[in-house]
Amino acid sequence: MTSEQQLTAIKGAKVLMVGAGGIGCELLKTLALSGFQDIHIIDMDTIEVSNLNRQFLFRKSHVGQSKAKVARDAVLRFRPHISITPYHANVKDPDFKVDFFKQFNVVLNGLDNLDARRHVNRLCLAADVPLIESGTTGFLGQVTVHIKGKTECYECQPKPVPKTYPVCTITSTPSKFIHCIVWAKDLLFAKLFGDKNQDNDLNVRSTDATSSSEHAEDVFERKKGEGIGLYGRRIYDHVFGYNIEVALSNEETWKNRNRPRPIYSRDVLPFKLIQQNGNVDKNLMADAPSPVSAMASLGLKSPQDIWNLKENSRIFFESLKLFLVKREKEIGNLTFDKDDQLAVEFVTAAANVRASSFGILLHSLFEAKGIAGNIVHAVATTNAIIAGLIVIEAVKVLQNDANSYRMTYCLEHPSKKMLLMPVEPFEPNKSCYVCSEMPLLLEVNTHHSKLRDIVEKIVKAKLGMSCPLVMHGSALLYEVGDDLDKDMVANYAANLDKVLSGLPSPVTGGTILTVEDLHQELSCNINIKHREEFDKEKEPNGMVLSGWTQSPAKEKDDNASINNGASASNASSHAFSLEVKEDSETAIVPVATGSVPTGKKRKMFDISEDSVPDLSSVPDEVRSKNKLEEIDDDDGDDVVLLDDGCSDGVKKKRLR
Ligand SMILES: Nc1ncnc2c1ncn2[C@@H]1O[C@H](COP(=O)(O)OP(=O)(O)OP(=O)(O)O)[C@@H](O)[C@H]1O
Ligand SMILES: [Zn+2]
Repeated sequence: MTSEQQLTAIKGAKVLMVGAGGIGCELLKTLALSGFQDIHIIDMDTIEVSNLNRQFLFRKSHVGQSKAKVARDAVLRFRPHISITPYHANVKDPDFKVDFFKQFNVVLNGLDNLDARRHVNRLCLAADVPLIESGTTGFLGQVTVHIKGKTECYECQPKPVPKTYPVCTITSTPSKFIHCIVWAKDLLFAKLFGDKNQDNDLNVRSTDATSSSEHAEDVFERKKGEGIGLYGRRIYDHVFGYNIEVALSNEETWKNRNRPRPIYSRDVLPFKLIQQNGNVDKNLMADAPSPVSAMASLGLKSPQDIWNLKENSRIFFESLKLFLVKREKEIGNLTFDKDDQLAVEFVTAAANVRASSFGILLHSLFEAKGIAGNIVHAVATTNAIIAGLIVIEAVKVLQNDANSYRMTYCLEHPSKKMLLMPVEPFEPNKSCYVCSEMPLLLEVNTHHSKLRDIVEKIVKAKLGMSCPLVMHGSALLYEVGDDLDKDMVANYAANLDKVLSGLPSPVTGGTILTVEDLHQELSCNINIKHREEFDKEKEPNGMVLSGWTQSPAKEKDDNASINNGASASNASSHAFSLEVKEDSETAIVPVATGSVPTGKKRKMFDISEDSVPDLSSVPDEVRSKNKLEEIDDDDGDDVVLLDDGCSDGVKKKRLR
């Protein structure tokens, strides 16, 4: 029941919702039904068919229209007298400056990506407006409250980085289906259909001393006049047969592993069958409607079926043929896309043939697509629960009821019949470069690295600044903006290509650089430390950024590389990463308030008796006792091992 006071606070409030997707639709409905009367919504997207199963304010007839506008219209139908202002725009647009944010009493995020979340966090800090942040991944979800100077900001805790795999696991010693998917998607698909000039480790194997990369490169080129059937067979025999034989020749590798089995096309499909495979005809196909599908062509209907080796091989040849015949023009420019049916068919088949060779369980196209596309299916109920919790926290914030603020986590497995875990918010992290102005430390070889490296790899990629300005003392080294004159633009462009020590105002060990983003009203200092040598494998950028990410527990923590934002840069170029899915509502781990890559399964355990039912009374214990365990299952799902990251040794003060 809403009290009189609460109703007054609700009625007088002006709120901004960012995101009108899965969480956003639920949130707008709940806000309207709770009595909110002045709601602004920003969403940059238009409605897609795939949104309709859970974004219930939208209908099929709305496909292609602005989410923000359609959501407004849908809610006005049952709450005609309230004011809803939609903006079909990117929240990062310069229109939404600090002054825009200042007009709101509270900002409510229903976003699906780190970049936008960080941007809103910074603007809320600059405008001193409370932010309620949220996320869901399948059955998991969380709502967190961020009040400037009182609680942690969204960026006080570093976010986990995507899981990466060593290159040799992918190229030589896969042991899980996910390894085969990464191989098929990032190596084979990229090699055959992607940019030919891109680095590709397909033939780089620690075990492979015998075949030169030139030899291997030639294999992927289609020879003049070579028939598609022959070409397909050559590729198949090379990657599933010859390459495996070469790998097998290194006995050391297989001492403690199961030896893979080379697979040659002749043993699976007679050449005649390869040539007759499918009903595709070059002339017919040229007029056929898109999208083309190898499954359709071969009469395989169910994406849930697990194909055998022969069926996978047929799909392999058929999808390769369809790419060459039907989508010839795209070859050289393709990157894997989970919504590209033919690409998914090719990757599923190639991954399954490889899995078969390595004795790994085969998977259906449906499962393979989920793994390759990093898909965790959204659960509408989770979004509804999270939206309800956002409104509960918003009402507390509007009443300034700081003692009652809770960060609430929606768990997958109830513990003691509890599905929701409330935790008191924490004080701001004193070493957070975003809200506590703590300087960062950058180790870099100032004679080798260029200003461009710092701008692109550190300021933009790591610090999330999109309109950066770099200063050394009062000397401006770089800035962007529409109002710059030609000379300045040329000057800054020239600076980008200079090594740090060769800049007009030389940057050397001991220099303090100031970097700013005027749109985000964020400024921070970076202490430069000159370092001669970097580990090419572990520090491929030739730079190491540290500062706010470091805490004693995290250094001890085996999983620091996952929780530690700084080490994201260290994700070696010689490792494959399963990208964080940025298009889900992304849940955050209860304990570290870091967004977790979707496609991850997490399991709660060891919630102690004294932490239930009132978990909020013992947040430190909760943080240390509730661990997220890696489930190293064989169904190919990628999993993150996440510990609390702030257990022993890290003192975090509860908000009082
Ligand atoms: N920078 C941004 N500015 C404005 N809106 C954004 C921005 N980034 C993301 N959004 C919006 O946040 C919403 C997130 O919703 P949701 O997670 O349900 O994603 P979706 O794109 O609707 O669904 P799916 O990814 O599953 O297809 C989307 O509607 C998206 O347009
Ligand atoms: Zn912070």
